[in-house]
Amino acid sequence: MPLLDFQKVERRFPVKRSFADLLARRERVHLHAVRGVDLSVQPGEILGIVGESGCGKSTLARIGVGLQPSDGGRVLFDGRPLAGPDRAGRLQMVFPDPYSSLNPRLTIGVQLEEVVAHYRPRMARAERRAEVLRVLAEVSLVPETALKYPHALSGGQRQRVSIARALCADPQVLVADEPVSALDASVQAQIINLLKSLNREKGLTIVFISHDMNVVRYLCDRVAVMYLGEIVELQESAALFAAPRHPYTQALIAAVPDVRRPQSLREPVTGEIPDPFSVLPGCRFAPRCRLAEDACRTPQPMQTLDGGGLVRCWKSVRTGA
Ligand SMILES: Nc1ncnc2c1ncn2[C@@H]1O[C@H](COP(=O)(O)OP(=O)(O)OP(=O)(O)O)[C@@H](O)[C@H]1O
Repeated sequence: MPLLDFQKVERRFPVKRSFADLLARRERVHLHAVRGVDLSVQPGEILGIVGESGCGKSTLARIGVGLQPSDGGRVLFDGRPLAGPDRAGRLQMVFPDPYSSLNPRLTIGVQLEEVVAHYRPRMARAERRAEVLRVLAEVSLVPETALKYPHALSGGQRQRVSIARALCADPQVLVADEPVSALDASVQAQIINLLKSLNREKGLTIVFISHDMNVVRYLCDRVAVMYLGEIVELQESAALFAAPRHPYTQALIAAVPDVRRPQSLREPVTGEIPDPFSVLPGCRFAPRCRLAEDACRTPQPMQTLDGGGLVRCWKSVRTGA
């Protein structure tokens, strides 16, 4: 059974009407940020969600931990519908900017102890503090970090602290939203390795949101590719990078510099990200797709690939394009 199961999840945001909308008497405008997403996260895996800015990754992540409601479909956690943030703390989120999610006026130790106390209220104070030191060690921070304030730490140390804070709730699933995008490359690698070791050693299930294909390739067991609110491809990571099937996935991979890649996969995605308000009857990537033809203007169901992967493109299934 999946640990976290998104079933036909929808999210629309009402958008303020502009003068032009008012003059044209257009009704309330909605931005359809997440469109009928089906996605299951298996216990113990690292699942990557990739896609360009604005495709709905963060919205899906927030819905997945109960920080935001969906307005269609549902999310099951361990087989039960999720309604709001999980009180037991089994679903935790790590944000892109650790500085903004830490309290500048409290020491790290006090902040972490608050989390332990919140989720495990019966634990005695001494035990709570020992737990904080144990979690700091788990994220490779020295015990003295407990006495420091956030401003006294480096960016990488702060991101370790925000991972530690999530771990203080003793979660089963960690949803990490672009956790390394604000860090230098060398520090990024350390945080990625930390996430990998938490997964391998503790069996922590991780949903990793990113636009960086290299990081996703290194870290994730499976990868879901999102485009304008929809999942367009889902495969085991090795299969996805060896033989991406959706033209959008191919273009994303082509945008990563790699001289060993066959010529056919070196054409990066072109054109602007289309207007998320526009309503297209068929494939939403078609306006930017080099292979698009008339049949792509009709709704595209998800197709199952031989190896068990999924792709939302009739053409790539028929022709192996
Ligand atoms: N609270 C909100 N109100 C209105 N629109 C929103 C809101 N949150 C997100 N959106 C819109 O929904 C779409 C998806 O946003 P989301 O942040 O989920 O995308 P993303 O893929 O995570 O992008 P990024 O990588 O830039 O964070 C975007 O067009 C965004 O502008």
